[in-house]
Amino acid sequence: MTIASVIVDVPSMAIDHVFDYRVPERYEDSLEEGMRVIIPFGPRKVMGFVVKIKPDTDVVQLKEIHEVMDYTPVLTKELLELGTWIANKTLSFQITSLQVMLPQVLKAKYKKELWLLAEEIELTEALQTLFAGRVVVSFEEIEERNIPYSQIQKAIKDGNVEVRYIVKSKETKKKITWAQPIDVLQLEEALIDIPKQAKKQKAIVEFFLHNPEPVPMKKLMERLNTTRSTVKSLTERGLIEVFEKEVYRDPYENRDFERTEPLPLTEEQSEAITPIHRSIKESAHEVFLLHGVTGSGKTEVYLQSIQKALDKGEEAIVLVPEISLTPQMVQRFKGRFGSEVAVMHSGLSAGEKFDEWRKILRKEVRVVVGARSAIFAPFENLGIIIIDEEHENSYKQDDTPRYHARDIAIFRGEYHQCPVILGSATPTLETFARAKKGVYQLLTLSKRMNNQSMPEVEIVDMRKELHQGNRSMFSFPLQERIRDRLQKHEQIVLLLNRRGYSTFVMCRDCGTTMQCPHCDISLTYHRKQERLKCHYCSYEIPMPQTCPECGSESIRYFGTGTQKVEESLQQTFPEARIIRMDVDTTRRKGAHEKLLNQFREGKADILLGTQMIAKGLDFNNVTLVGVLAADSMLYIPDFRSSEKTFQLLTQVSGRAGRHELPGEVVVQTYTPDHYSIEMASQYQYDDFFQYEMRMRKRFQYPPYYFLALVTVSHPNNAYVVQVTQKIVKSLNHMSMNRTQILGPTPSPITRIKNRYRYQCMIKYKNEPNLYENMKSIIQQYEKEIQSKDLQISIDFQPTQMM
Ligand SMILES: Nc1ncnc2c1ncn2[C@@H]1O[C@H](COP(=O)(O)OP(=O)(O)OP(=O)(O)O)[C@@H](O)[C@H]1O
Ligand SMILES: [Zn+2]
Ligand SMILES: [Zn+2]
Repeated sequence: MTIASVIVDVPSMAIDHVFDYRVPERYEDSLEEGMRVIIPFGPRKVMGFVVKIKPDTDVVQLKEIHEVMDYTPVLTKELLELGTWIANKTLSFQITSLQVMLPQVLKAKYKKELWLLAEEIELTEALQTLFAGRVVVSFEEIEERNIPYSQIQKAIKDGNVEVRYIVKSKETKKKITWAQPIDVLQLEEALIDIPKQAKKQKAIVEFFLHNPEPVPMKKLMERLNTTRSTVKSLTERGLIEVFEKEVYRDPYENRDFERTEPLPLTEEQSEAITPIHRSIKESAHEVFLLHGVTGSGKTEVYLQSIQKALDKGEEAIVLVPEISLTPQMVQRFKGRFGSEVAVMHSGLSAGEKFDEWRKILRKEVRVVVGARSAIFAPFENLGIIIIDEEHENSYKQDDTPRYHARDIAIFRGEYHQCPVILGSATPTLETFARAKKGVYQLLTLSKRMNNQSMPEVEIVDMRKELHQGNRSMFSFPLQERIRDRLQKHEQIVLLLNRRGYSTFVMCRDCGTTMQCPHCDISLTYHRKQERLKCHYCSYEIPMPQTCPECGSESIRYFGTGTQKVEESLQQTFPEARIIRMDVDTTRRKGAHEKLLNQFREGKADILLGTQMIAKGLDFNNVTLVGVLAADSMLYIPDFRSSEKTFQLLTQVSGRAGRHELPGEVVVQTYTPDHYSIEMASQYQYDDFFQYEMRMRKRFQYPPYYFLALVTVSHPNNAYVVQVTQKIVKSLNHMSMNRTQILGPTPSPITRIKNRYRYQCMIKYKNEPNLYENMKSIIQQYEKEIQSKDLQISIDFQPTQMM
């Protein structure tokens, strides 16, 4: 007997384990682990993943697999193991963890069809009218016509019809028609036989005599200016055959990628690459942190490391943040490795993504460049994994399963015994701390290419501007420089550092902000109650009418939209051509890229935008970068706000003066003395790291402590509070004595889509039973989760504290 253990597509705690099924004889030879099947589950038929095939089972009442969906496994053995690992680490369902590794197309709902196997005459009358000369009908039609279930059941039993499931993917394959000669010798003979006046036929035969290779029909017709019927007359004579072949939609097919050659490395680069090459050569898993200032040539190090892996016959995964996955970035990899490269990002349609994924599965490419989910590329012979800009938040998935791509990379690196490279000019504290401890190997690029200096940063104190009577958003020093660049026809990047919401309170006279005395984060303004609250520990005070420091009445909450800034910018500089880039102007597919191209081509003087303009851009003519409100990220209610500010300022400064022209940066702030602003302006990463580590230690945050964030949500506010309170109570009961349970508190975003949200934060050093405990807590609420629309989410090592 052959038994398959299956993870079924029913996301529920009670069902989150394998179920055994008997493999029908007809599938015994073909079924493999990692394939998807359709199985009976209760009264329904559901999809499932085969995770194990074995000779026997303890299960007495075995059901049988109904249908096998795949011809080849969609998940490798490694990815099946990884699925279990993710489920355990993130406390999510196994099915969810397996699904997350597959392209969208494979997750879509499958459609059912009824196929006729016998003569129509064998069927009941109702079924005969249903088929009416066809061989296949959809189940929707069957439902519409109300054909009795028993009749279909009998027809199936008699073997006259069959149910088939179609996966959407089959529809998304794109096919094109090709033509090719059957026998070249025949062509030569034919050339003599073809009548003189059949010029077009002659032309085709001649063409194939010179190029006896298959060509796309379309190309052939265009080239020889013929029609389908001409080709048809040749196929009828048995000279040429026409066939269909699947093509991949290549999103970059109309672009030419200029081939690039490896650059001779600088001394620093070759010093950095030596241990990476060694690790590849020796097939030794090691994690490297490539800490290189902006413009230091990290990418060239990646490229030559990948080359090494390819030379060894192995494969490479490169992760870059979604937002930096520009054609410029793609060019760097396609330029070096050509058609060996698959690209995966959210700008592709589901079909395009599926095509790229299948290229990997079929081993038609050996390098994948992509955003977070590309970490699941089904390679089986990985030689290197690279995560560029490792500090980016987008590497953490903010929905279940809440995995971090870095952890997956390290899992896979260990599995394949290959190096993992984390690259950044501003690594996260966690990563840098590990590098300092020797857990990761630190590689440093301290200089820009050609020893160019980092652009000079001037900090402008906006309180002084106010006192000098400048009420506009642009300080005098910034205005002066903008005018200068406009005159010289050089370009300007302006960053309006604004998150989707900004709710902190600040005195515009003296720069004082209201902070929680216990948690070192900003208090959040709640307009309705006119109160300020801490989202970590539930400390709160009434909104002050005057500044507690200087008594000024200019204390208010902070934030301006990009559109308003654009208007005001245009008023101040009527002659300037401005491109605004924010969520509104980049919503449409391709808009992001289009705007950047316009700017690159010099069609605008000023690029004004949010965070999305800060990273990875490499423009020749940009000599001025302005940061309009450096403070707004500093005071988001998140213990990482200083770190994020430091990273953003460093990254955006790195956009200026990357080439011949020297660059300058102006940072506007109400708190010029804040350490993250000061140190970023001097490019003092090490000093910042040390200072920030002390703060983290004092307030007990990562990397000294681990965090877990529990968020409860439901349409009824009182119910949410009650559940969160109970959870806090149970946690307090269960946990070790150095663990702190903070909360319940309202989440920073208190309501999303009419659901109230409360949270509780767990700070822990050593809590070996935390996963088990959390699991049992959720189990207690399983009923409410299934039937009452309650949601409880747990985020281990959260990166967003929303
Ligand atoms: N060995 C080399 N010789 C000459 N030019 C090089 C070399 N290595 C890199 N470059 C060039 O230096 C420039 C900056 O390199 P790159 O963009 O890779 O820096 P980076 O470290 O990735 O910067 P960022 O963190 O800002 O993205 C690029 O134009 C690149 O082509
Ligand atoms: Zn004040
Ligand atoms: Zn607090």
